[in-house]
Amino acid sequence: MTTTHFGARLAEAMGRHGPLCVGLDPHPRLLADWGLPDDADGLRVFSGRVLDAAAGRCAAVKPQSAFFERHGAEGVRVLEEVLAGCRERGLLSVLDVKRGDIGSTMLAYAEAYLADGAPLAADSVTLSPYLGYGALRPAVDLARATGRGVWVLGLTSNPEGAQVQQVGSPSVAARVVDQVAADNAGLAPFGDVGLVVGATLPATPSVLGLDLSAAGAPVLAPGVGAQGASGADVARVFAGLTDRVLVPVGRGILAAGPRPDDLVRAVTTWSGQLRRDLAPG
Ligand SMILES: O=C(O)c1cc(=O)[nH]c(=O)n1[C@@H]1O[C@H](COP(=O)(O)O)[C@@H](O)[C@H]1O
Repeated sequence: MTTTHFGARLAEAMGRHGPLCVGLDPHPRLLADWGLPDDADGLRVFSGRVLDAAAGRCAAVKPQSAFFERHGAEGVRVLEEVLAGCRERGLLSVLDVKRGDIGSTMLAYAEAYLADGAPLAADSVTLSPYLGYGALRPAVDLARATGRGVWVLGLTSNPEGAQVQQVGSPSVAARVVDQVAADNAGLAPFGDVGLVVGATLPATPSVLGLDLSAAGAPVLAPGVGAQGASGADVARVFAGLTDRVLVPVGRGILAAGPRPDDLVRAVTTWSGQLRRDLAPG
């Protein structure tokens, strides 16, 4: 068990390394571009190079579970190695699995990703609240008990998200944000329950009815790079909150491979750019 809560560990890592989180999404197309086979061995080489380029140069790495699961047990074994590799390199892990289920099943998911000693234990995990935020309780509680964190989907970066998330007044997403705020109360500089809010939003979260400033939550802001958003968009969408925004960049960095030097350059360039774009004032 870690004694320091996740929000504090994240704030420390972002203070040291800036807002970049490298997205580890081994798309089959990228494996081919890197001259690697679309199998577990290819995943292993790809992931090792990405972790080596990220180590010491960014706060966190976000492995996307789907690209490992598509290779079955051998792919999941590589994902376990990736999570161990993050720990060895001092990188915080954001395991992107977007889980969300009825409470009793949610406990099993929580134990899979957030329990000490679990083969797939990560520092944090993405969750979907769209079976009801309360159903996530076992994961929120276990994360807190073990010094880990969760990232709850608020407004996602895909255009279809609004069909569910922005319905009602207050919207479904605004209600999720209010419940996240209650769970983060009293934790500084921010809590263990983060929010996922896309950098591709057409307007600021407050214009869309979300009070992020009161949520006490770190924000994961996907959509930068391949999905079209820039660091300047992150600064515009999250004006006044940029101190708590973690920015995942996947294909925007991974396309620079396969040469290690080129990957390091892409990580360094994105890191510097995001630091400048998100600097206060
Ligand atoms: O939870 C996420 O990470 C996520 C939420 C969201 O709203 N949009 C989104 O793109 N993502 C994930 O972020 C990553 C984006 O990858 P790139 O577009 O290559 O940077 C993918 O792994 C997506 O599954």
